[in-house]
Amino acid sequence: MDNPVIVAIDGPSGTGKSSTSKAVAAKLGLSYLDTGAQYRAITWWMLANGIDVDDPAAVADCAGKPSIVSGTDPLDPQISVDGVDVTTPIRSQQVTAAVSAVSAVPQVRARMVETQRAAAATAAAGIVVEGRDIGTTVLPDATAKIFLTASAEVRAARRSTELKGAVSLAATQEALIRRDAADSGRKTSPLAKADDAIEVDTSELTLDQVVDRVVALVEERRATVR
Ligand SMILES: Nc1ncnc2c1ncn2[C@@H]1O[C@H](COP(=O)(O)OP(=O)(O)OP(=O)(O)O)[C@@H](O)[C@H]1O
Ligand SMILES: Nc1ccn([C@@H]2O[C@H](COP(=O)(O)O)[C@@H](O)[C@H]2O)c(=O)n1
Repeated sequence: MDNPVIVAIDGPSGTGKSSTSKAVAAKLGLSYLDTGAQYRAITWWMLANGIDVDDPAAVADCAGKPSIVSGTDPLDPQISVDGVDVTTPIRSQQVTAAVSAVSAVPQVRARMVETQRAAAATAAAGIVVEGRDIGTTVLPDATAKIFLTASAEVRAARRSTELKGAVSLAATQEALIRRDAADSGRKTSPLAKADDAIEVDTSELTLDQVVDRVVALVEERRATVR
């Protein structure tokens, strides 16, 4: 039997990580883990419990409290906190604005990285894991590492379409840039491209083209390590 294939997909906000990762996992018959959803879930819990997310000590103190369960089905990715399905609420503007502060706290990251490695270790056929530090920190021995990029203008336009114009294009772009700066600038496992990751600029590609390219890269890497 083939070894499980581990695919790490990282990149800044709105580059297409989730859309690409789900489609690649479905095509290759792999599990899927959205690590951003896990950081959003713990942030949702902090906000729901009145924790000051700008106080790293307060966040660190309760980092171990919520029980977070992540689904790994690429066709129906779900996430719950203490038994509550938070798949939709973790996408709120309030959570998006607070998540970088929570995810910068080392105690939060230590806990998440442990569950992420456990998910990868138990995925029978293999898994696609998407995030910011998967190739550099969580799964440095992944079979294939992809780093997705796209211009800030393209990313903001895509996000704006998704939000159906509820927020202005300029405000959307500013928020993306601010979140990327916070995620890249933190001390503990910042957003970064692993030295051995392959960069794919998605600015001029359709989602299908990105998926085909990533599937081809994974198959190539799989053939060399078989
Ligand atoms: N190649 C593409 N062409 C056009 N639209 C795309 C492409 N890839 C993704 N999108 C769209 O861009 C938006 C952002 O994509 P997605 O949520 O997959 O990005 P992400 O990197 O996971 O974002 P985040 O880090 O903020 O969670 C979605 O509306 C998605 O449908
Ligand atoms: N490996 C990761 C993944 C995510 N984060 C943090 O979570 C935020 C939300 O991620 P999305 O992919 O859902 O947008 C992101 O801005 C990071 O702060 C992380 O730190 N590490």
